[in-house]
Amino acid sequence: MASPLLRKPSLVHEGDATIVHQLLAQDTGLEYVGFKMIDLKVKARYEETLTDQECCIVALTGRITVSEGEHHFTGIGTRESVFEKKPTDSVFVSGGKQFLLEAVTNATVALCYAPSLQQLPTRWIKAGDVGVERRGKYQNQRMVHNILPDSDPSASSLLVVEVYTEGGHFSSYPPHKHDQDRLPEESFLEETYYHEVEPHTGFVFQRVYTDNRSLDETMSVEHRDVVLVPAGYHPVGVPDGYTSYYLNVMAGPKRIWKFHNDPDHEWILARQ
Ligand SMILES: O=C[C@H](O)[C@@H](O)[C@H](O)CC(=O)O
Repeated sequence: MASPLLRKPSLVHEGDATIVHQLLAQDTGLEYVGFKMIDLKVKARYEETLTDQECCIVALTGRITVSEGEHHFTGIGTRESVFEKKPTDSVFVSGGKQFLLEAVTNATVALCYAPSLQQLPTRWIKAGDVGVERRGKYQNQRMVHNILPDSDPSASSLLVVEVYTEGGHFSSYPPHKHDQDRLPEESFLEETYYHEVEPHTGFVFQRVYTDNRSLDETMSVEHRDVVLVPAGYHPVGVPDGYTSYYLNVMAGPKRIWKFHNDPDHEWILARQ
């Protein structure tokens, strides 16, 4: 039986838009994080009115125009595939606002949601401003694009990051968790992983588990799957020959990313 944390694409056609994933509170049981993945054919339009959620609109592939109020961000997006491994453009929109997406080319758009705790300006997060970070060593090397990190005050609760992991490597590793609201040691952030694999026939392994193993799910994750991380450690392993991409959405009671490493595996970090 498939894990309840693993969500396969479920296509719903809404006009010229195809909703690949709609994972909101009623779909997931998560309290803070929401996620949608939308495929748009060229010239397709998609409109949404936010209520109490803020949203980071990520131009995952292709080019889109994002309009909100007097803002028109025309033809944003930098890549035809996430595996071009270059940062892309995003737009942050606070709760209570309406936005319109128009596809300039065929496009895939991620809508990343979290509670809107205060009204903040609509902002184009330009690809050139996205921080690129290389993490890890030995077989846990990965590249991180910090789209909306906790150091960026543009959002009130939302955190968004994308991660690339080559074959034979692990990421989100050594295993860490952020499921306790006990700063300064640890923050509580729910998380979603939207995965892509190249070649698309590939799969990666992800385990989500807690210290007491009350939650312990190990999944084979395929291209365009989503994994929900309500709690627990959540490492990802990538088989030889394949490249992993995932987009993370995180949110919780405080917009701080402070994780706690699994003490059984923290020795990994001490290697010279
Ligand atoms: O907690 C954040 C997520 O688990 C990933 O973004 C992870 O940090 C990526 C990584 O460090 O490999």
